[in-house]
Amino acid sequence: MHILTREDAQYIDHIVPTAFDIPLELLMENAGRGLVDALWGNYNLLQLDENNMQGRFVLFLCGCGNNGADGLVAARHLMEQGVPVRVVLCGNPDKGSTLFQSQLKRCKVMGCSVEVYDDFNDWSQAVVVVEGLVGTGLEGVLRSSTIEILHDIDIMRTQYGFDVWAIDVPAGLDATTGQISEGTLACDYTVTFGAMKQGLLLYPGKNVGGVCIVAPLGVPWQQMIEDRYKTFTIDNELAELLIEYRSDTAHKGVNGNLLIIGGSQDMVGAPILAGEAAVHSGAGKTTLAVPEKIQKIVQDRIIPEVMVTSITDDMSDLCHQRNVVAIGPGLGRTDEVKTLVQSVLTTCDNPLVFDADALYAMGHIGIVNTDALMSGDFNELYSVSKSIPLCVMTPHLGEFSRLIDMPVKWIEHNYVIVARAFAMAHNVVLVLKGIPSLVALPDGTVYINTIGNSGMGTGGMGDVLTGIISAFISQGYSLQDSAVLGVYVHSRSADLLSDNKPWGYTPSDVSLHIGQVIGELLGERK
Ligand SMILES: NC(=O)C1=CN([C@@H]2O[C@H](COP(=O)(O)OP(=O)(O)OC[C@H]3O[C@@H](n4cnc5c(N)ncnc54)[C@H](O)[C@@H]3O)[C@@H](O)[C@H]2O)[C@@H](O)CC1
Ligand SMILES: [K+]
Repeated sequence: MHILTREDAQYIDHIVPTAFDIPLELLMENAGRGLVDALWGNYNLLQLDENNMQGRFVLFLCGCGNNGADGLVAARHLMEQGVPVRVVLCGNPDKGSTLFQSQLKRCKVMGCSVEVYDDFNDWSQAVVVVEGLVGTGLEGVLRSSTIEILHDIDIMRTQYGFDVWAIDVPAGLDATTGQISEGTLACDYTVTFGAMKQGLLLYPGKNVGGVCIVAPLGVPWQQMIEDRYKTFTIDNELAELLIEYRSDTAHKGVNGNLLIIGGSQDMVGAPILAGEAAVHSGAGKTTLAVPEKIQKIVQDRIIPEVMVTSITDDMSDLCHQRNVVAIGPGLGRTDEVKTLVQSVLTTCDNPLVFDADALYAMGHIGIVNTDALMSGDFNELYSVSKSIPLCVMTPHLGEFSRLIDMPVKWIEHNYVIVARAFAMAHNVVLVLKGIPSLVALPDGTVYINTIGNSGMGTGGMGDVLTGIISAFISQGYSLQDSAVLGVYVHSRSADLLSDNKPWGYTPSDVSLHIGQVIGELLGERK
């Protein structure tokens, strides 16, 4: 599913009327109608006319931009359908947008009750409150007058128990970054237009959107954003498209030969988890290379399907016999590891997956130009200081922070844009393991994971993900498809487990459910 940023939405707003001779008003009409449909989907609004609900109404709080104008359209349609509505204007209507002015006129002509916020004090009769104060047109942080209104809504909903619906995005949410301004209200529902807004999928924005419903705009906006950077959700629909049936004649020789290099005296479990996950994900042959000192322990503990060998000074022969090499889980942070990673980087020409300590060993590999971010010059945002061959890199935020030499907080605020810049500049597939995880591709496409749960916050989950992604590569999937499918399968498996046990399930449990997830994906297509 497509994801739109604030800039995309503003671009659509500007380009669709020009390119197709479709007035913005039509998009707005569809948006308002979509909001009405969503309300009907959740409430029997005609009950408002029955005796026991006498005097009750749907309350629209409208700002004076096009977000408020969407609310006016919805109010007009509901009125025509016999649903009692009241519109309360917040701000100076004389300074409203052109479309706001014309929608307001239409509402008034229909006899809709329109009043100003300072005169309104009838919260007890509101059954639903629809917030159209500000949407993608938010500038800077919320003004104090808007914060006060949002605060009033919050107090009143505690007292009277009505649901709060946001139009497009909750007021105060940055539709691109997911950052929220002081005073932003956590809504029960958000009806967003055209496609999911990126800010509703990123934290803390994800916490304030409530149930998000996408209302179509009814115009061909997808064609208009072909040349812009694309962002999609990782979800069941995408995973079903990517997964392939195995041919009936597939044997271990065609399902890949995978090498995982990892482990150290203090971290024996990490390579075991990665290796076992690879087997459960269908890799034909899986070999672990671990330090000689722990080879025996690993052999004794791992499932017999995984072969175990030892790391040597020259890994080139071991690597060359494989069709994918993953390096990093549990290797430790010694100088020998740096030498080992460097030698794999220079001698190994197989598809590579770099994880955990292998990423740490690389040190800083690029420089962020924060001034470019301020000036909006995306091309200057990130520059490479150390080249990496085409590969999959799977850092968590701490590891990514070291790679690009920026604090985690900064990364969280600029999450998608910096992941995109990194993948493009290094020409790698980046799996950034945050909440939510992202996959960024060399062509600038970014996928945002929409599934998974907090039970996944356990040591060893990342090792399992490395095993899954590597196993998909070994079976012939491209690096990018393996990364996207890997993230899906990993999270979905954890979601199956969390149905019975919200947390406390283990990375090994996740591995054991991979087959069930793959079965679901294949089964749904039959
Ligand atoms: N992009 C599109 O294609 C479409 C957009 N539509 C709607 O249009 C909206 C965007 O409309 P606009 O660009 O007019 O902008 P908005 O209406 O989202 O925001 C502008 C209004 O918010 C106020 N405002 C701005 N910053 C503020 C702040 N920091 N604190 C308090 N108030 C602030 C302004 O004074 C103005 O009244 C979308 O969110 C969506 O609801 C829909 O009509 C459908 C089509
Ligand atoms: K809003």
